[in-house]
Amino acid sequence: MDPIIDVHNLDLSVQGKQLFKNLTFKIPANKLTCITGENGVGKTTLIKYLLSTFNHPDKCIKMNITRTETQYVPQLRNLDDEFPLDICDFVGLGLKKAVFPWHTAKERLLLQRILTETSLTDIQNRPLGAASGGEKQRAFLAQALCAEPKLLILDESTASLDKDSKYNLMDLIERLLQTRKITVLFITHDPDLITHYADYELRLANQKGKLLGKDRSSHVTI
Ligand SMILES: Nc1ncnc2c1ncn2[C@@H]1O[C@H](COP(=O)(O)OP(=O)(O)OP(=O)(O)O)[C@@H](O)[C@H]1O
Repeated sequence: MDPIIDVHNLDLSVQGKQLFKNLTFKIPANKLTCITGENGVGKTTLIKYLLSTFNHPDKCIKMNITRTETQYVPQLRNLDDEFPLDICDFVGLGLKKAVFPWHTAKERLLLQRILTETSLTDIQNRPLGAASGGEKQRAFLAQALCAEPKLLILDESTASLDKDSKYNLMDLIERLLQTRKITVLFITHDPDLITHYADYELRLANQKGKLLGKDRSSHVTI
């Protein structure tokens, strides 16, 4: 199977600081790959650069996916307790609006399906600002799912969650991988989650990247 992302000999710098040199890796489709590496190694910058190539192609990068098929869920955003939208309306912001400014019956059905899938149905009328960290993170994920992505990129989505909420979110992501046949790229520092959930690990260090398989002991090529 073709990789969903193919990077070959990429050099990447920000503000004159070189982050990667001859970076080469492939991301397998329909799997969960964790992107790991020390603080400041360039994980988020790399992801942002990959996303920017939808508009400004780079010959070192082949994205076997389109921009509209890709959703990026950034790190937990600080939402005021007074944040005015309820969970259902917030999730619905992710729906692709074709013609009408209101939700059609088909869109409402899709929204309810996604709220069920992310276990938000019972609390859908609660203000998002009053939700717990885990509920907020599920709402961000649900909003991303409204676009029916094929590639989901999660940037430290579990970072500020307690153990139960972390595992609940990852169980949900694991289910999505199976039911929706999506590819997940997950930036994380959490060794337990990597061990439990990652099919592959892209380990970034010293301006290079190594794709490791399930046992993490060997460099794999796909
Ligand atoms: N716009 C910018 N201007 C200047 N330096 C930047 C900019 N964006 C990133 N950097 C620097 O590039 C390096 C990589 O940052 P990046 O956020 O990609 O690292 P990271 O691996 O995601 O880190 P963390 O695990 O802490 O989130 C850091 O030293 C950061 O300060």
